[in-house]
Amino acid sequence: MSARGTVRLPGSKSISNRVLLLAALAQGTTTVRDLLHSDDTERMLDALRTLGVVVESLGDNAYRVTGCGGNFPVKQAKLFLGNAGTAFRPLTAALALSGGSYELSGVPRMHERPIGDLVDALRQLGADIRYLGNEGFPPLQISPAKLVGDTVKVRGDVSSQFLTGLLMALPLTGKAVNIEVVGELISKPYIKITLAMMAHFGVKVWPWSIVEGELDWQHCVVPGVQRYQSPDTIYVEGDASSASYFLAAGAIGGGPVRIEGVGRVSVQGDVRFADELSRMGARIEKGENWMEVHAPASGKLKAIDLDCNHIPDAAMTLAVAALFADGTTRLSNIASWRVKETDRIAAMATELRKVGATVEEGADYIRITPPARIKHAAIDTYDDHRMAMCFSLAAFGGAGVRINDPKCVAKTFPEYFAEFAKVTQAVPVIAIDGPSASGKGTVAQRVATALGMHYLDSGALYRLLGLAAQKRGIALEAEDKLAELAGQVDIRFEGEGIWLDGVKVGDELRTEEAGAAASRIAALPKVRAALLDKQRAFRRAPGLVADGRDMASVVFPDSVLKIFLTASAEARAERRYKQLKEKGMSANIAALLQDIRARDERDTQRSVAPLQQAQGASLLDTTPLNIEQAVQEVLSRYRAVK
Ligand SMILES: O=C(O)C1=C[C@@H](OP(=O)(O)O)[C@@H](O)[C@H](O)C1
Ligand SMILES: C=C(OP(=O)(O)O)C(=O)O
Repeated sequence: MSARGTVRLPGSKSISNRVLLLAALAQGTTTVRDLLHSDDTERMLDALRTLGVVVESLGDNAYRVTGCGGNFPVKQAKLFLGNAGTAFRPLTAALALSGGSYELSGVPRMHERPIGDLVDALRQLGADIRYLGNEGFPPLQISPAKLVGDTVKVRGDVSSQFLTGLLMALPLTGKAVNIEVVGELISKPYIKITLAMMAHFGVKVWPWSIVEGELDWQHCVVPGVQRYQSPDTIYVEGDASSASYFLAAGAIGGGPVRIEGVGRVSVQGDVRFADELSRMGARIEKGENWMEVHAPASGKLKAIDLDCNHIPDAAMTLAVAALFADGTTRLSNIASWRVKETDRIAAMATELRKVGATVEEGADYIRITPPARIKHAAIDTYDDHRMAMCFSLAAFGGAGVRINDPKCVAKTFPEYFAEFAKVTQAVPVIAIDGPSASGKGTVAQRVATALGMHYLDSGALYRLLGLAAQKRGIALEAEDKLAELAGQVDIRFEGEGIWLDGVKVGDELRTEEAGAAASRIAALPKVRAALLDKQRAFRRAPGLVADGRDMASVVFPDSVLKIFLTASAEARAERRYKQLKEKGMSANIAALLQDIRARDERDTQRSVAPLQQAQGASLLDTTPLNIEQAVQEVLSRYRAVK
């Protein structure tokens, strides 16, 4: 599979839910444009409407929200907030300070996601919050309370959403409140999104909203005199976390892939994902509102060792991109993965192992060593949208991937798979079949070089298997054993070299003996079937030129160009004769011609995959052509179908 195309991103989840809540808390009417449509934003919209806030849809992802100036009209309600952290945490804080009685619940997993640090902070201000299930976790009962105090300590090392919730809600108290962050604050860029959105609605947090560059992240004050004011109209940026899947697709699948909706100028920390991907070798260009990615010039990503605390969501995409890297990738400082939609470190490790990776997991890190070849697997998604989106990338391995329960992407990106399908294409294959000594190997190799594509010499696979069988003492008629062997051997082509089970193979592959062994085992149906997957695994971006006998008919029936390359028996005998003479060997043209005719007869008459011009294949008779002319003819036929 390859990737190429343009994606218009849906709106940012983090910005959408913040803007909706701030617009509801503000004075005045706000028009929100490019809002994200997804489960998480639906939960926020439902909650606000239940609380009596007037929210009108204007069509085309635009909404008009009539603010209630911090005083929700409905004073008693039950709210179901699904698994939306960006709805649950900020609404808990806002409702705890708004003088009503509210019950907040979510899906079972939400009831396993911590909220104790936020509840502890709000209680310091006098908030009345009770746990309805387990201590420290939703569901919650919030009751009216008299607010006291002007200082709050909040832990910042489990989720930044507690601090975000607190910051957004504090202007409701009408008093200046000091915040002290306890423990190392994680996911800091999300606090920057919070500060930026609050500033749009007229509230500045001192000194964080004022100081440029690095902040201390330990103390701040939310001044008492400020009230949220509608900015009139606000535009939601495209989601930078959602962009990560497409950027990675371009980096793995060739590219160029362009994403529109977020770029160099963004409040979202996840735009940094693009920088980390370029450290892996991807070539990235950015504009104000777009990014475009190409695969590394070498075709392969580089492994990295990265502290991912600043990009907790997009880091999951790096974990799957690591399957395509040249070594072991380590992603660290990601303990928060364990308390999100699922235990993401455990889930990622389990599913990466299914596709063949070697994975080590620790309390707060994951180490991924890619397999030689990515295996087909059925991926479980644990009701985690990001697991589903990340693992779609495993399809670039060529063996296919099954994503169980793909609809879970609705949490933040309901149209994900449709968009993914639009920018991914099957890797083009040029199939060149033909009789022996027709020159198809040389032509195929040169066409591959001219187009920068990969090359598969399928005949070499049969010769290698024959060699492996002889080395292991397996008889050339033991069909079942040979088929089993075909599944086990590790065959690698790199440049001109060929490796069998990690050992470089030399001239022994080109001997008469290896040729004869290949021809015998190639007639066994189970062996041909067992080698199918191995041959198909060569189909990698940006394309493949494959030569053999059944490339167009059996192995790559969807090839974009199918050539049946042949020459008269006389011409082939003459070419072979010249070749042998050049090598200083003695040769007899009549005997060569007889050999070629006998081989043609055997090849066309055999019952399994007989040599014939496949349906849809075009004939290229090279009798009157030299190699260069034959290559040019294939290239011009390719240009015509491309
Ligand atoms: O504030 C936000 O919008 C978010 C903060 C992050 O959570 P943590 O702060 O829990 O890491 C992130 O993972 C989440 O998807 C969105
Ligand atoms: C952690 C995530 O979501 P939430 O906003 O529910 O925390 C996420 O989207 O990856």
